[in-house]
Amino acid sequence: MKLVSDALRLGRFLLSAPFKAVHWASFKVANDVIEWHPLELMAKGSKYALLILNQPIQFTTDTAVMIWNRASIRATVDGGTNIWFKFSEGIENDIGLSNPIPDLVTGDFDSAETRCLKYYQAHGAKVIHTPDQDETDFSKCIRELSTELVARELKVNAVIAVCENTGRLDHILSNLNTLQKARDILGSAPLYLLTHSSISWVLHTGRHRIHVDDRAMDQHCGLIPLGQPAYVTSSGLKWDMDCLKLEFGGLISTSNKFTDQTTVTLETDRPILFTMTLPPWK
Ligand SMILES: Nc1ncnc2c1ncn2[C@@H]1O[C@H](COP(=O)(O)OP(=O)(O)OP(=O)(O)O)[C@@H](O)[C@H]1O
Ligand SMILES: Cc1ncc(C[n+]2csc(CCO)c2C)c(N)n1
Repeated sequence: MKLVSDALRLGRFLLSAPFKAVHWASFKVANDVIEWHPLELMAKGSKYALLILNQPIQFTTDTAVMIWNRASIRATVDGGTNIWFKFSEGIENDIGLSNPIPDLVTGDFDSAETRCLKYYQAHGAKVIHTPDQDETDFSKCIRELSTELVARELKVNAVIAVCENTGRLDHILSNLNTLQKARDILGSAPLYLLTHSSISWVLHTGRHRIHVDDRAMDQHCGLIPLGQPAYVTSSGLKWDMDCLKLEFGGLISTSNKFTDQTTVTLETDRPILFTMTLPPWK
């Protein structure tokens, strides 16, 4: 009953209270709205950290180069080191990479090839062995990244992990777990999981406004409770929710859609995963 009354209260609040904007990359203070600009994340001038995880790169070469070049700091994660090495090997000068060497190379190195590790170490990458077998190399990498950002006094607006959601469901689910844990590790820089066709991140308890544009019209999206039910109220989606309980075993919001509205407002009483398909890269 308490959950229901909390949700109703939150829902009424969403509909009635004026939105007070805070910087999109910052995190909630009660009554504030977190602003998200998922289509602008890698725009020129945006400051983000990039992680390459262990899945084949499915972007076009031009898009992958653009994402790499615009990053303020880059890390490859265990087997992701081989992926990046092979992607860039021999063509780094032809495809316009500004610097093909990652800043950080992390992992337990059960997947990274020695020749890749040696090459990157010899060319200035910081190679950090993270042997702990109670956490994935992805989670451990964002801990190392966080330390490195502090050491460099570098502030980023986002951390973007490139990884296709294919192959191993345990890896895919643990990546979602890392998205949920990330705020405790990274503080104010949100962690996004980017595939060639989608982007996903966690909306923590509170109020959110997602800004898109015409390109998002009719793109699919999903709102998935993480670990516990969530009561969600939304506006701007094809299937809007009004204090609707989302839970596994009941209803989760998949195959939802953006409409012609370029702003989606959401309120949730528990963390949810927000995932959306991306319009074609230009
Ligand atoms: N099939 C996959 N689907 C989604 N993510 C993956 C997949 N394979 C690897 N990853 C991501 O890439 C990261 C690095 O992968 P890698 O296999 O090199 O590391 P790992 O953590 O040692 O995994 P494991 O020891 O279980 O194979 C993982 O931590 C995970 O986040
Ligand atoms: C209960 C429990 N289940 C699985 C693992 C194994 N594990 C989890 S993350 C990780 C690292 C992958 O590189 C490994 C081996 C564990 N430690 N504890």
